[in-house]
Amino acid sequence: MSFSINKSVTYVGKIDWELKKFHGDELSTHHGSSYNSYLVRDEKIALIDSVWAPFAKEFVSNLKKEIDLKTIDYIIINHGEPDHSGALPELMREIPDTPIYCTANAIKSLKGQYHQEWNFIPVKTGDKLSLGSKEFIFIEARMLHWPDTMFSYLTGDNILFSNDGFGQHLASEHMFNDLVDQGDLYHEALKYYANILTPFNSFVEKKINEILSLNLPVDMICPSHGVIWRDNPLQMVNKYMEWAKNYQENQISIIYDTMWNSTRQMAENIAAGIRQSDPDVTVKLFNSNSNHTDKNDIITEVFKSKAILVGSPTINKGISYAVAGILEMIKGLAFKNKKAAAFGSYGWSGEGNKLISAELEHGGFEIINEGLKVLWNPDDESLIKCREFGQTIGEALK
Ligand SMILES: Cc1cc2nc3c(=O)[nH]c(=O)nc-3n(C[C@H](O)[C@H](O)[C@H](O)COP(=O)(O)O)c2cc1C
Repeated sequence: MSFSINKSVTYVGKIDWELKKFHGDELSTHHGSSYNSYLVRDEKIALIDSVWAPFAKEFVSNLKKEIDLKTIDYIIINHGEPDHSGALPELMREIPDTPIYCTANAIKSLKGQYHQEWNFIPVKTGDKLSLGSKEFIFIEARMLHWPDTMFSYLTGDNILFSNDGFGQHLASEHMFNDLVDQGDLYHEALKYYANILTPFNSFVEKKINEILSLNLPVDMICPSHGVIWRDNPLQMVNKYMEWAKNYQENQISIIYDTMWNSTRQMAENIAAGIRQSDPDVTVKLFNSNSNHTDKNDIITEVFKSKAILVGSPTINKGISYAVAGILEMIKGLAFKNKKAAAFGSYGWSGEGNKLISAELEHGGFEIINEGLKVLWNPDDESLIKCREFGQTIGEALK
């Protein structure tokens, strides 16, 4: 698919309406996605990024309709991950000598994946590549979200090609931010940040400050997934600054699993207790079993929360696989400035709470208390204890 972004920049990427899982099964993409590639024509011609390998043939064939491949002077690869570089082998078979501008780390990641000695030209922050009347300025963006990432800024048109930064997994026939459902767009941008960029908060903040200090005018931000920010493009930059500062809303998320509904009843009564003590706080409940709630949607809610309560029945002296799975994801994302507590039902040995608290502590959460456990199915007295537990948590977090 191709369409004009302005007089000199043409979109030549792929909109993938079918994509529902990304990074294997690691990330859900309810709204599909797109792999954005851009052709920039001036006196010289540059291609920015490509698409994922399953679409390589389609990409090259569409590109041929747009331009004689031999007239492409430069290829710019902002990030070596296969969703952006996957069509390179197909493309480079046609134009094997065309120079590929990328970071030194991207040379490593591209060689590591494709085992090809293409004509790599390493670039660093501040390096420029002239197209004639305009030029690219390269800005390394290490750990946003791989060591190899960079942004490319196009003078004249004032476009920041930001690769995964400011991207969203969103397929749309309208690839501009002002033309899509604003709720979907905000949600997908937030979900992307929460699930991919959270561990790199400090890099995000530093990099944005660095870019802002360059005082480059930004008329458009063209990311590598989802829509192009042309209407008030800095709105996403400002959001990233907010999100990077260990973001939280006045929300408590209760995440649990249950086999026979005991832990679910605990969760619901804890929620009622929190609401009693603090009617202003948003309390949300999520059964972490994938039949009930998508794990990445849970992570997005954890991102928004000031505290999480995690509950599991004790199973074979351990915890449920669904709770263990979400705890592993939470740990890896290295959330900061959040509190947590554990709860759960048990039958005889009751190890669940200790295991959950240890994982959460390991993940950087401040543990509010030793948690609450209930023997077997909660009776009226136990349900009162759950509500009291909720009240204590609500009071502590006000
Ligand atoms: C397969 C299985 C293994 C269990 N293992 C333990 C255990 O090791 N220690 C324990 O205290 N309870 C154990 N239990 C008992 C549960 O923790 C208990 O039934 C609890 O009330 C279930 O909570 P739920 O209704 O939220 O699923 C086990 C239950 C099942 C079904």
